[in-house]
Amino acid sequence: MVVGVPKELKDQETRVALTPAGVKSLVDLGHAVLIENNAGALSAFSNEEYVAAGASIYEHSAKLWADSQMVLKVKEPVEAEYANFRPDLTLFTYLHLAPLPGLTERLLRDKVTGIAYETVTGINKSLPLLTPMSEVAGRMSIQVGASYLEKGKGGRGLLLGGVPGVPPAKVCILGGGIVGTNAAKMALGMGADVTIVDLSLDRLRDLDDIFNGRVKTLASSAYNVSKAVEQSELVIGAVLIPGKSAPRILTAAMVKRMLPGSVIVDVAIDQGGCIETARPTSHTNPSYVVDGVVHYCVTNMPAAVPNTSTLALTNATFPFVAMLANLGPIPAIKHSTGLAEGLNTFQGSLACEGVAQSQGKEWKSALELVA
Ligand SMILES: NC(=O)C1=CN([C@@H]2O[C@H](COP(=O)(O)OP(=O)(O)OC[C@H]3O[C@@H](n4cnc5c(N)ncnc54)[C@H](O)[C@@H]3O)[C@@H](O)[C@H]2O)C=CC1
Ligand SMILES: CC(=O)C(=O)O
Repeated sequence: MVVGVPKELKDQETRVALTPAGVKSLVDLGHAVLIENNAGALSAFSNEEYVAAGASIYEHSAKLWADSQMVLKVKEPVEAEYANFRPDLTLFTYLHLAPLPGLTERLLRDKVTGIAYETVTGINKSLPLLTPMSEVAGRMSIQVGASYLEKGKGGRGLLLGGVPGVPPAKVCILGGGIVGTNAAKMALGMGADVTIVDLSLDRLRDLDDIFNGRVKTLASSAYNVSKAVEQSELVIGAVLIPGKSAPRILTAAMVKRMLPGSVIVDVAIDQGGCIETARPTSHTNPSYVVDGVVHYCVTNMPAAVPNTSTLALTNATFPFVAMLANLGPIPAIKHSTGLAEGLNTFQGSLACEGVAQSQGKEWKSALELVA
């Protein structure tokens, strides 16, 4: 198969979908790999390393897309990339279609086989291609939040861990999955007072065990969320219902009652955000203020640390890339239930229930579509 890797176009998206190590493995398996000029440069991978691993460097993005049977990306295509869509193209990347009806329509219209990293499943319904970036973003959310709590960044002027004689800041984490757990680790490490809110009591039990009682756990309800965030200086949004737009469990009225200068980091913004006042921001303009509360809602947080993030992401994606290249997309989807869950669009039909429900559209299961 011919596999192409364009340079990312999203604002300050510095990651790349394949490393030189991945190129070498694909070439050893008999595939051809096309890399756009400097696609890996911001992740510290040079053209020379890709060429040494067996890739061909392409100067022009449009030609790379046209010559590739499967395109690997990191983030959802931006409008400038839509012209490259065509029916015999397989696109393997984060898609986040639930809050993006325009992109969904275009993938359906152009009959692209769109496989989304974020809905590929593993054992026990885990999300193996979302997990590494959730680990990065969860850890980052606390360092970002701590920085925005500083006075010079518009925050309340708090040190997360406090000092002897002055209490630490209160951190409330909405959603105790991968982002939430990693945020809690960092926040506890910095000495903060941490509360985690989740709908799943089993998850809260696990968190109580993992952190040995050092975090407070709270069952998710409008009442509990409202109470917890009113008393917190830093709120992390980390709620997910796979494939769907995130439920907005923190309302605008609740944000109004938060302390002036407190900070919200809505990591779930890539799925539309779990906080009513959140709107997508970029690394160029990451924050804004609503009712005195600083909001940071960057949709591609791991792009701030591209060397770590590219390695972590491609460690997880590569086995699926190899399966798609070796078997071809339809046999690979039939072979792997987890990959089948990743199929979002196929020959003009929607294949992801969560996206369909969020957009009020019809859908069919992947196995029905590829039968
Ligand atoms: N902005 C960015 O750059 C990045 C964003 N993300 C996003 O972060 C979000 C969270 O991802 P993960 O932690 O991996 O998901 P996860 O599935 O591991 O955790 C989500 C948690 O939300 C909980 N939940 C669901 N409904 C809830 C409700 N009503 N109230 C409270 N909790 C509820 C679930 O029980 C689960 O524990 C996703 O939208 C993901 O795409 C991930 C990485 C980077
Ligand atoms: C998961 C996601 O949104 C990201 O890594 O950018």
